[in-house]
Amino acid sequence: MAPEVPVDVFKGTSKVATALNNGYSKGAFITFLAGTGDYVKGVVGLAKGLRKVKSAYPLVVAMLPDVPEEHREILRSQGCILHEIEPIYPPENEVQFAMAYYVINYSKLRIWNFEEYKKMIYLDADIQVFENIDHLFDTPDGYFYASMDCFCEKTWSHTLQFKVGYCQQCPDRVPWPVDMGSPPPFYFNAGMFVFNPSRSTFDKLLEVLYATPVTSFAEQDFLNMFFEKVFKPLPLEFNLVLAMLWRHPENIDVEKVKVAHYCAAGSKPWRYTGKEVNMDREDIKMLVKKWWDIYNDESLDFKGENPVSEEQTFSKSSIMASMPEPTISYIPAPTAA
Ligand SMILES: O=c1ccn([C@@H]2O[C@H](COP(=O)(O)OP(=O)(O)O[C@H]3O[C@H](CO)[C@H](O)[C@H](O)[C@H]3O)[C@@H](O)[C@H]2O)c(=O)[nH]1
Ligand SMILES: O[C@H]1[C@H](O)[C@@H](O)[C@H](O)[C@@H](O)[C@H]1O
Repeated sequence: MAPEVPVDVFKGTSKVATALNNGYSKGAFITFLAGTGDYVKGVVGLAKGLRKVKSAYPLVVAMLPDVPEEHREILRSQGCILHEIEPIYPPENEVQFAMAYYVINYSKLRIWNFEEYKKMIYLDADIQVFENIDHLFDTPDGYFYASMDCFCEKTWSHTLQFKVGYCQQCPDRVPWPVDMGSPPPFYFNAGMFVFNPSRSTFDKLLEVLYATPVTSFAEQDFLNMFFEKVFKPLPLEFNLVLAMLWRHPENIDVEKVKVAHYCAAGSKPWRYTGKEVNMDREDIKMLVKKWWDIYNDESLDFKGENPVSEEQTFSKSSIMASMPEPTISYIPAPTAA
């Protein structure tokens, strides 16, 4: 049984537009940026996409100290609110159990510190919005909202689901074997989620992180475990994991997609060549083109005053302070990603 979904808040327009006149204290979108590479393009695309759909909320960028000044300047000029955060690493003796280029994503946990916002919608930099989703700020507080993932791609080959051939997107196609007990809990993709920032939740996250074995999908696995009891699934159109298009086309209408997540190998629009497997599909080409149309649209450039820079570095929590400085550095995402 899927957790109960408050369906009404997933439709229609936002009731809170007026609340925005009070400033940004109620809510904000937030993304994460690390490194000197090309993910900054994703953030620019996202900022312009949010403007195109006339979102009333700002885009905050939680960025690591290694984001170069010229990239910060581009983001400021696109109206983003920049916050510098310190990286979070899993314990050093555990780090090898996560996929190398996902390790840096543990740093995302710092976004729970942004208590100046009552509610936030996290979006990966490789996400684009095609419709206004401001009404998600109206969802009841205290839950973790995200869309369910798919287990059919090779990236999941380490999981029991993949080995059995079971996917939560089509639980009847290959049922979960009776002799293996209950099917695994629902699993969301952590590229898009709605949450309430809270320092006490952040402290708990770190405490549990350091007592939990590290697994392949890094913070995504961890967040699934941590928020299992308060997870409410969002309809898939709020986070189209691209593999859904060829794995479960019956579950998705690409025309109705509000949020696309370019997470399949070879699908990042700013690296797209069309050569990787599944990348020459018409629906993928259409989605990549839509991203570029937004990115190249000068009318969507930020025209206002640069937002007051709110950059700050969060001080280490007591747990982090007790951790040795990691000797590892993170591995940037491969260019084929
Ligand atoms: O060099 C990098 C790598 C990553 N990122 C940021 O981290 C996000 C996640 O990285 P990818 O987009 O490369 O990864 P996927 O979409 O394949 O990742 C999925 O699995 C990850 C597991 O760690 C995370 O949960 C992520 O949110 C989820 O969408 C990026 O969008 C971007 O916001 C950077 O800024 N620079
Ligand atoms: O949750 C995962 C993750 O986002 C991967 O990076 C992506 O390639 C997979 O398709 C998805 O299921």
